Amino acid sequence: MSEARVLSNFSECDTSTMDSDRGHSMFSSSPRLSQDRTIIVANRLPLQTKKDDSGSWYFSWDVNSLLLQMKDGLSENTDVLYIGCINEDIDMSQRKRVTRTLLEKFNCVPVFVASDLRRKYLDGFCKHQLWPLFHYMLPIIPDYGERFDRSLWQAYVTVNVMFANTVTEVINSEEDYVWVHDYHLMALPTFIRRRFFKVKLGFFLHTPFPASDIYMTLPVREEILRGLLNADLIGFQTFDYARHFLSCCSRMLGIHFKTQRGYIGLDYFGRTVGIKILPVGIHMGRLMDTLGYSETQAKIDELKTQYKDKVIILGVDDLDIFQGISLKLLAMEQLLKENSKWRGKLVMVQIANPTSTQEVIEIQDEIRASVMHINAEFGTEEYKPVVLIEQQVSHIERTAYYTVSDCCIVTAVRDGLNLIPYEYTVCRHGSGSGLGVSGADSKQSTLIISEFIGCSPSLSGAIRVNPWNIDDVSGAMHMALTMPDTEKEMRHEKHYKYVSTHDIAHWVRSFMGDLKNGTKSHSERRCWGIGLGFRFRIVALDAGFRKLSLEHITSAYRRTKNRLILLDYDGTMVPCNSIDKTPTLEVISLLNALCADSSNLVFIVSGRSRDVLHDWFAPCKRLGLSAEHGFFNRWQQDQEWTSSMCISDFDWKEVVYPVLQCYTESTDGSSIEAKETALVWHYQDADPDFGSWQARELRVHLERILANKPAVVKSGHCIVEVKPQGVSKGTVAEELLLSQVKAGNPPDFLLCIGDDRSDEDMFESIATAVKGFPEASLADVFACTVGQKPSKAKYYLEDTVEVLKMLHEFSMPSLLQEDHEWRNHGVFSCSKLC
Ligand SMILES: O=P(O)(O)OC[C@H]1O[C@H](O[C@H]2O[C@H](CO)[C@@H](O)[C@H](O)[C@H]2O)[C@H](O)[C@@H](O)[C@@H]1O
Repeated sequence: MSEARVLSNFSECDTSTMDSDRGHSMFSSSPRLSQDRTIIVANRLPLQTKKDDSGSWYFSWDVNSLLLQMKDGLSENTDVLYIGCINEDIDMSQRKRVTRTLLEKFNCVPVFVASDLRRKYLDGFCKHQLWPLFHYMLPIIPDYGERFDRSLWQAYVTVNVMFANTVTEVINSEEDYVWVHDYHLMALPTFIRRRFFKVKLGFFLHTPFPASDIYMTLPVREEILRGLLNADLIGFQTFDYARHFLSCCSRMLGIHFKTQRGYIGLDYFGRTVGIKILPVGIHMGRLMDTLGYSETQAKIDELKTQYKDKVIILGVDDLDIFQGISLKLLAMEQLLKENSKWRGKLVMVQIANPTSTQEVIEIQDEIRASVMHINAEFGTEEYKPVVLIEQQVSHIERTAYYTVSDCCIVTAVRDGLNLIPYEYTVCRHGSGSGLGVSGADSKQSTLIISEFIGCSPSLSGAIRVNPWNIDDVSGAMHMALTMPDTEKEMRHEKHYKYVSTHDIAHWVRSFMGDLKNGTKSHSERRCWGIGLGFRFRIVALDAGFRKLSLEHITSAYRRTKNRLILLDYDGTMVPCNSIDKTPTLEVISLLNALCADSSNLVFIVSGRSRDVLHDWFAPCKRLGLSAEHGFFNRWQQDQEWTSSMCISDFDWKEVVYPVLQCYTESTDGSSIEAKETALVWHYQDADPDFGSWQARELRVHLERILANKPAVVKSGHCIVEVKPQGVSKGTVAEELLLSQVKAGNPPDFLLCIGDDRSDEDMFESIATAVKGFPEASLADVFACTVGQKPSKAKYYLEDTVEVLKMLHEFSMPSLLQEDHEWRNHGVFSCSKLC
C-alpha cells in the first residue's frame, strides 16, 4: 500500500462541536466480542493525524508503525486496544469527540498530554536524559548532553501516571493482557500494578539497556529498575541488554536470576519476573506487497538506469548522533583512497532520514562536508561516489533502493531496534529476477553491520564491524564487494531463512506465549501490595502459603505438652548480613528459656561445624545441636557427638579443593571453608554479580567432576557447598521425629524453621514423615521459612526479628522466671536481653 493510499484512508473527526473532556462511560460501554484482549501501550498511537483549516482533525493508521504491524502475531479472536499519545495539541473542548472517534474507528485510546508537560517528558527526560544514557552518552561536561534534571523526571512520572489512569479506565484486569512498550514508560508497570495486583503485564524495551556502570549513574536508577520489575515479563532485543539489566538487579537490589529449561527468571517477592530475549522482526507481508507494486518496479527500473554498471553500497539511517554516518563516510573515503579500482564504479547511496533533534545540525554539517570532500576528491562531472539523500524517502523508494544495492551497511555506534538489515535481506530475495544493478541476478546480498546494534547477534552471516575502526570498516566494504558470488548467496540464504521466519508476528507470538505461561497461575495466588512510592511491589504467595500467626502458634504451643523445635541458625536466629554471627545474649537467653521447659526438645540444625556450634552455644547446656547439616548430632552438652552416617570416603575432597582454589584465586573477595565433612566456597564478600556468576559456573564444574563420586553440590546463601551424599537437614529432622515416636513420646507440636535452601529439605521430610507416623499425625506442624519466597514450608515469617519475637512469646513464663533469678543474682535485666 502506498503512502498516498494510506492518506486516503484518513478518517475524519469533525471537531466543530466538541464536548469537554472525556468521561469514563465511553470505555465501559465498548462491546467485547472476542475471548482475549491485549492492550498495547506505547508513547505514540499507531496513527497519523492531520488538521484542516477549519480545525477538524483527521486520523488514519500509520502503516509504518510497529504497533500496528503487531496485530498479525495475535490470534484472530484477540481484540487489540491501543493506548498512547497523539503528539498534537488537541483542544480541551475537542477531546471527548476525538476520543470517541479513535475508539470506535481505530480501537485507540488517546492520552492527552499538554504541550508543556510533553516537552518536559518527551523532549526533556526521554530524549535528552534516558535516550543518550541508554546509548552510552554521559553528560560529563554540559556540552555532551544534559545533566539530570529532577523536574523533567517528575514530568516523566506524571505522564506515566496519566497512562496508568487511562489503562485503569479501559482494563478488564482479570482477563486483559497489557503490553507496555519502550523507554518512555518504564515507570508505568508500578502504577498499573499498584491498582491491579494480578494484572498480566509485559514490557518490551526497544532501545539498548546499558552496562550496569553506565546505568548506575542515573540518579533515579532504582525507581526505574523497580518499575520494570512490576511487570511479569521484560523483553530485550539482545542477550547483552538482558545481561546488563540482570546485572543491575543483582548489584543494586541483590536480586539474582535463575534459569530453568532455557528460561530466565527473577524472584521478586514471590512473583517470577520472566526475562525474554528476542529481537523485533519485520512485517514480511507488507514488504512483499510493496515489492509487488508497479510503482516499486518502476522505481527499481529507474535506479537501474541511473546507476547502470555501478556497484551500490547502501546506508539507510535516521539522522541522529548515534548512527555513525560520518564514520561510514570516512571508511568510504579510505576505500577509494586505497583501492583505485572502485573509483568510477562504486557509489555509496546514503539515505539520512531527517529527525527533529537539535544535535542534528552539527552532525549534518559534518556529513555534508565529508560528502563534498569525497565527491571533490574522487568524483567527476558524471560520477559522484557518495549520493546523500537528506529527505524522507517513501517505503516504496526505500524498497527499490534495497533491491538494487549490492551491499547494505549500518555503522551505528549504538542502536537497539534497527530493522534495515532485515528489510534489505528480504528485498534482495525479491521476486527472484532482476536484482541489483551490477549484473548479479541470483539471490544474494552482503551486509556490513556494526557490532553495537540490536540485530547484530541474529545475523551470523553479516560482516560485523567496529564502526570506530575505520580500517576495519573499509576492509569490510572491500571484502563484501569482492566476495565470490557463491558466498554472497550462502550468506544471503542464511539471513533470509532467519528474517523470514522471525518476523514481527513470530516476535509477538513468542512474547505473548511467554507472558501467558508466566501469568497462568496469577488468579490462584494471594497477593498484597507493600512499599511506598517506587518501592511498591506485590507479594504473591501460593494459596496455601501464609504468614505464621503469632497468636495461632502461641496458642498451639501453650496447649501442647510434647514439643519438637528445630531451628536453623544463619538467617534464622541471626540476620545473614550481620558481620558478627556469634549468637547474641538475647538468642542464648531465649534458647535457654525454651530448653528449661521439660516439654520441649530443642535443636539447632545448622550447616556450621560442630566446633563452632559447641563454642557458640556453650551457655546452653540442654540445647541439642546438629552440625554440618546433620552429619554430627549432640543431644545436650554433657553428651558425646554422634553420627548416624557411616561415611568414610572423603577422597572427593582432593578433587574438589583445587577447583575451589581456582575459583577463589579468580574471584576477589571469595574464600574456602574446610569443614570436617564438607568444603564450602563463600562469595558473600565478592562483587555480588561476579560472585553469583562464578557460583553458577562452579556448580556446573563441580557437578561434572563429581558425577561418580559420593558427594553432592548444594547452593546456599552466598555459598556453594560440597558435602557427602545422603547428608541433609531432612534426614536429621526425620531421625529426631522418629526417635521421639519410638520412645513412645510422639510430638504434639512440631516447629521447623529456616531460611535457606538446605532448610527446604527439613520442610519436605517433616511433611512426609508426619504422614508416615500415625502417632505423630495429630501433631500441630509448623514448617516455616524466613522471608517471603517460594518454599515447601506452609508458613513464613518476615525476618529474624519476627522469629525471635515468636520464641520470646513461647518462653514468656520461663523468661520471667529466669529474669527473676538473674535479678536475684544481679546479672541481667530482661529488657536488656529482649
Ligand atoms: O544451616 P545454616 O545454619 O544456615 O548454615 C549454613 C552455612 O552457614 C555459614 O555460612 C553463612 O555464613 C557465612 C559467614 O558469615 C556467610 O559467608 C555465608 O554466606 C552464609 O551462608 C557456614 O560458613 C557454612 O558452612 C554453612 O553451611
